[in-house]
Amino acid sequence: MTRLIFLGPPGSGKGTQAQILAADLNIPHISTGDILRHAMQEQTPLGIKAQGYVNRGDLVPDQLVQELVEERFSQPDVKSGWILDGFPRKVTQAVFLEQLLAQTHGGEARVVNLDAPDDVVVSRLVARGRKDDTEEVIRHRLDVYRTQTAPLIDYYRDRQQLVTVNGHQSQEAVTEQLRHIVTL
Ligand SMILES: Nc1ncnc2c1ncn2[C@@H]1O[C@H](COP(=O)(O)OP(=O)(O)OP(=O)(O)O)[C@@H](O)[C@H]1O
Ligand SMILES: Nc1ncnc2c1ncn2[C@@H]1O[C@H](COP(=O)(O)O)[C@@H](O)[C@H]1O
Repeated sequence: MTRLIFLGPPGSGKGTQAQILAADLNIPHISTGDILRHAMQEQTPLGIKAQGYVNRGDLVPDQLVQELVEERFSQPDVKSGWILDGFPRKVTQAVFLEQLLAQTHGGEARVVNLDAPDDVVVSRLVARGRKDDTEEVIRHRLDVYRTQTAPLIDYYRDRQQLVTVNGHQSQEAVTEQLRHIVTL
């Protein structure tokens, strides 16, 4: 069964690769960013609370994002496996996820650290053009990634769950490596 977490800086290709693999494997692609943007579009209570943080490139408070993850993991389709993209983004969230998976017999995940240099991700994101893809917000998201999310690399390496993949290759080359990893 595939249970995969994508780590990596904004623009490293997590969403692109997660979508391809999830379709291949017929398992859900769970993107906390997509769920938050949908909630913002619909102006749900969650979307209204999250929008200031998302638009500034700050992390949404743990409680909000953890509630949405807990709700998503209560749905039956996660029983056949899943790919998480954008969660966890802090050690506190990783601890929460471990407890959630233990409670739901969700099993241990493998973690792909998809890496790419800053100049590459900045130019990809400026071209992508999401509302939070202005150069100023991208630079802030990169700072947030370095200070709050990158510590998860050591966290998962220490737990022997981590594999690093070079995201600065063609999309096809990255997909091929990931397909190999999920068959291991
Ligand atoms: N290997 C690649 N080579 C070139 N461009 C890529 C590659 N992978 C993804 N892209 C493009 O880079 C942009 C960012 O990719 P994607 O949205 O998958 O990144 P992400 O890691 O999910 O970013 P974020 O965390 O900001 O949501 C997209 O426009 C995507 O089409
Ligand atoms: N796990 C998360 N914790 C806090 N904030 C999050 C989390 N996942 C997404 N966010 C917010 O949404 C935007 C966009 O996320 P992408 O994964 O880049 O789509 C992010 O900047 C946070 O504000």
